[in-house]
Amino acid sequence: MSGFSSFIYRNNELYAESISLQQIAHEYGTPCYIYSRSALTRAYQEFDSAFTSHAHLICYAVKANSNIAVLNLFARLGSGFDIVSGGELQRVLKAGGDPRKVVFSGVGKKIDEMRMALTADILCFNVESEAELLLLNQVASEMHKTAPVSLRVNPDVDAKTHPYISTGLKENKFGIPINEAERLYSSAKQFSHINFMGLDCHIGSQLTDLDPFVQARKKMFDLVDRLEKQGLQINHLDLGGGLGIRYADETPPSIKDYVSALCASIGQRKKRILIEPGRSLVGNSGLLLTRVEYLKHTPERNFAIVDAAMNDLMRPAFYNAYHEILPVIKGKGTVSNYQIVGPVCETGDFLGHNRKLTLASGDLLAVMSAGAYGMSMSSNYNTRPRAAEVMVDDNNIYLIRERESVDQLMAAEKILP
Ligand SMILES: Cc1ncc(COP(=O)(O)O)c(C=O)c1O
Ligand SMILES: N[C@@H](CCCC[NH3+])C(=O)O
Repeated sequence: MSGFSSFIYRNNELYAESISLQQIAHEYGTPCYIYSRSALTRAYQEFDSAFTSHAHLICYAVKANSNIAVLNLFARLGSGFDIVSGGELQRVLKAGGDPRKVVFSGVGKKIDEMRMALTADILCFNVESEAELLLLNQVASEMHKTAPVSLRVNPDVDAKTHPYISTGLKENKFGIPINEAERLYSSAKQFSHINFMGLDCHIGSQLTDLDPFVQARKKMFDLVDRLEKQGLQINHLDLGGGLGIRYADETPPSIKDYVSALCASIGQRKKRILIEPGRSLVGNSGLLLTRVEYLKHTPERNFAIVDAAMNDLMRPAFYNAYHEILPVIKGKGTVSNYQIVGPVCETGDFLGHNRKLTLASGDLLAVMSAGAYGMSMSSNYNTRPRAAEVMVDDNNIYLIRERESVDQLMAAEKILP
């Protein structure tokens, strides 16, 4: 456990702030996502203060955890938002977020989503291709509006992370190659309904090394300089998200060092810096609470079959990602080597392999660092209703999303006449 965790053992029992996880399981059942308000707040404030006096906007990447209570909390702290769909925009608006602090990323924006974002008067579209720019110009023209745009540049930097979440290499689908971005920016006049206001990049997620961020930042600063030499004006520079967190023994840079590295050598470039952190704001502020249903011992393996599964937390199955798994009550018996698996009918349905634990059926386990890309990537596979979500705030527990019912899952489906 690290970072902003508010999850701590007291007398061998795991608590979320001052609330016992046993109590949460008793009141809300399992599986259940639990977030800590103070951990979320501290993470945001650490980013905010790391900028010192430099003009900046933190645009929380909604995809990491899109519960509207989480969005509302960040909105109240002054955060902006990085969205990738019309659905995420609707969430931000419902959560009370300020559309003037919203940037819209993503390679496949649809016309309806463009219209929705133009109507909401968002801060900026992060445009990822020439085709998208042409379409946005046309949509804005039809609406008699001007679309504010940053070109998302692909800086061709190796983020040294899992290949599925590396986005800044030239072979990735994201962004526009630097020289093409320069050409598009220089031909700004032909886009009568576009206001080119910024540049953007995002090189990947769960980066544990500063060097790729520094390489990308240098390439972006050089591009700003070249464009400004041509008399073009850049108001802001969006350097994306991607700062990693500690899941196991990673040693990601601190938020302070990361922000300093982004702002280093900014010199006379008086640009507002935008960032789009997701995981580093929410990852270690949440856990997934699950109960052991059965223990199964075979000659080869010990399985602990729990009531959370790959549909609740996809990261282990999808990326072979590691999440620490802690007993809610530290047991005193013999330690065994367990495969922690869910009830879903896939061999890939596991939450952790080879975990040394003392377990009995009925025990509660906490899957740690599950605040980011946990609930937001969950599914209903095997017709499993999504888990409940609660937020602890000191002595209080708030249910921020009820457990789904199977009736809700079936509600949109129709039988043929
Ligand atoms: C465009 C964009 N911005 C921000 C993020 C957030 O990244 P992270 O959660 O790694 O901070 C992502 C996801 O990688 C993204 O695709
Ligand atoms: N879903 C990924 C992060 C992807 C970031 C989105 N661009 C994860 O769970 O680690």
